[in-house]
Amino acid sequence: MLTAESQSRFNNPPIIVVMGVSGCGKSTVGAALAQRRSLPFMDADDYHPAANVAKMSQSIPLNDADRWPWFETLAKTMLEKTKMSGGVVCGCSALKKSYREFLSKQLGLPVVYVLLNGSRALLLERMSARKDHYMPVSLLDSQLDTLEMPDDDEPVVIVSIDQDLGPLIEAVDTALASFEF
Ligand SMILES: Nc1ncnc2c1ncn2[C@@H]1O[C@H](COP(=O)(O)OP(=O)(O)OP(=O)(O)O)[C@@H](O)[C@H]1O
Ligand SMILES: O=C(O)[C@H](O)[C@@H](O)[C@H](O)[C@H](O)CO
Repeated sequence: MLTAESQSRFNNPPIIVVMGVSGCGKSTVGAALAQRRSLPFMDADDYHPAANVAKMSQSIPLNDADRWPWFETLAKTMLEKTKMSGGVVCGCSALKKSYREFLSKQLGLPVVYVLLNGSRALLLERMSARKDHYMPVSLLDSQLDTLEMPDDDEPVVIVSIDQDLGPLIEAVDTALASFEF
């Protein structure tokens, strides 16, 4: 549990959401970042209701009504993991500003976002190379249309995915250095 003693080690517990559109590397980068920081990793995809997965599998984009209950579950789970382990890394699309604000508000703690940013061509290439994933390549354009790039006032760092995983994790770590965890 997050005791007063363990809490005092941090100005804020590290609550990091690795975000972006499908295929940008949220699961891959998020898991590696969590391992590097000895934090638990949770993949938001694992918390989708079956109906959401069924929709995406049929190439139907999710809408707000599909996503809000999912974000409620995510916020609850992120808070539980933070209390247990002193922080958490979550891989989650978090495409809209309202979704990002909701997570921070629900947790009652600052959430820092890492946006994995890449060109449509590179995302298409990575999604196409991936096997056994329910998310069809045909949904990439709706993901890109839905993504709201962060405003200057948001706690978001942006990292290019056009680099190998090693340097990419280093870049994420460097970008996060300005946040006091
Ligand atoms: N920096 C990288 N260089 C090369 N390949 C990468 C890199 N990052 C991720 N990949 C590969 O790209 C594909 C997409 O990555 P990943 O599944 O982590 O993305 P995602 O954002 O979690 O996707 P989704 O939201 O659709 O589940 C995977 O096959 C992964 O191995
Ligand atoms: O908000 C969304 O539209 C979803 O989270 C998607 O981003 C998928 O779950 C993910 O990309 C799986 O491939």
